[in-house]
Amino acid sequence: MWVTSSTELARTPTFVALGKFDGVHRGHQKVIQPILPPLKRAEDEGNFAETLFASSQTPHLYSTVVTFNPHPQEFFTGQPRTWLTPLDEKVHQLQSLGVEQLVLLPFDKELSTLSAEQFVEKILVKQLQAAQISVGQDFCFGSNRSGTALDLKLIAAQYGIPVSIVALETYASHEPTDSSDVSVAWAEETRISTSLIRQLLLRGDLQSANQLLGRAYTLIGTVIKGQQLGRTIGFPTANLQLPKDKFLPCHGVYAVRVTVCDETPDNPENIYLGVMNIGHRPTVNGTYQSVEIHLLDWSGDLYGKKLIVQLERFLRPEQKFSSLEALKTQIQQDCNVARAFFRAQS
Ligand SMILES: Cc1cc2nc3c(=O)[nH]c(=O)nc-3n(C[C@H](O)[C@H](O)[C@H](O)COP(=O)(O)O)c2cc1C
Ligand SMILES: Nc1ncnc2c1ncn2[C@@H]1O[C@H](COP(=O)(O)OP(=O)(O)O)[C@@H](O)[C@H]1O
Repeated sequence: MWVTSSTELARTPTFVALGKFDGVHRGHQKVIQPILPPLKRAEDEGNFAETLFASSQTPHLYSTVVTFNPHPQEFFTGQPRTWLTPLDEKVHQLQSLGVEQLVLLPFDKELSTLSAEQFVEKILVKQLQAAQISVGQDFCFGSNRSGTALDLKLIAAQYGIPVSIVALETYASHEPTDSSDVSVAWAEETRISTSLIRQLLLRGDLQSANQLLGRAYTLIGTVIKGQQLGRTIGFPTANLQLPKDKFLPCHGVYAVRVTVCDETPDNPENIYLGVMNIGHRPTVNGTYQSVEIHLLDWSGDLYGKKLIVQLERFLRPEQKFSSLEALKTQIQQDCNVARAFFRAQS
């Protein structure tokens, strides 16, 4: 996928999906779907005749996600914050959907003061040569967020550009289980949103969060050295360094699926099952938060490797054990529970 912060370097003409897309959740995927290359859509739908037609399409229209960097909220508050999908991961998720290009509009004073009309004319028409645009129903743009999705449709129509306004994706939830704030927001038909997914991840409801995402919540990081204690208790753990702006779910133990990205050309990547702990490791008086993964039935060297970790099941909260022996017994138990979970899935 081609990623650029300069509209001058963008490949044109384009099919554009506009938005912030933090999480690239099911609602975002629905907005992105109409701009995917016709070839990709025809293949997904198994339409052979359409596939042949699409592959002969000229000129090529680049399926392009246009978003803002920094996030407008960060620009206005000056406060850095965490994201479900920091930039590298957003690139990874968009690429796996089949998006060909990501344009990161530098959100600065100049961009923030463009009117809705100026934004369409300058960015979408002149620079990106948009032939079609897709946005969610709640999309706002232009200075003071004054332009709505309908305004975009009316302005773009003056240039002959069709705009798809995609209805907000909802999720039919299970019954509330308690009276916490989240359950109150958790009505029968809930709008899928980044903030709801964050709340679910914080309370350990990974199952619901994953349903809203349309895939498993993912961490992408590099393996660094820890205290080298894991190997002494029989459970070596790969300590993951994550982007500083990555949103972390609640502390505790998870069953995970891990892709080890390997530079060796004949062994591009391998997928393993594992258990992961996020927390301060109170049993060994840990002083900082760590994210560490033990791969089941595996041994080898992971230092320096990039791991893509998919969180499949929340197993239990982190605890302080009275001895390393008690912790070891519990980790063995966690491995058994994770194995049973993955067996039941296959
Ligand atoms: C599946 C799993 C569960 C864990 N659960 C806990 C826990 O409940 N409490 C805790 O203090 N540490 C827990 N840990 C972290 C261990 O304390 C840690 O792996 C050990 O101290 C080794 O750390 P090192 O990789 O820095 O050498 C867990 C680790 C794993 C892999
Ligand atoms: N099954 C496994 N799961 C995770 N890491 C493993 C495994 N087997 C070997 N390793 C290696 O051991 C390292 C972890 O050992 P550990 O003693 O916990 O040291 P550290 O504290 O540096 O993480 C990993 O980074 C990896 O290179």
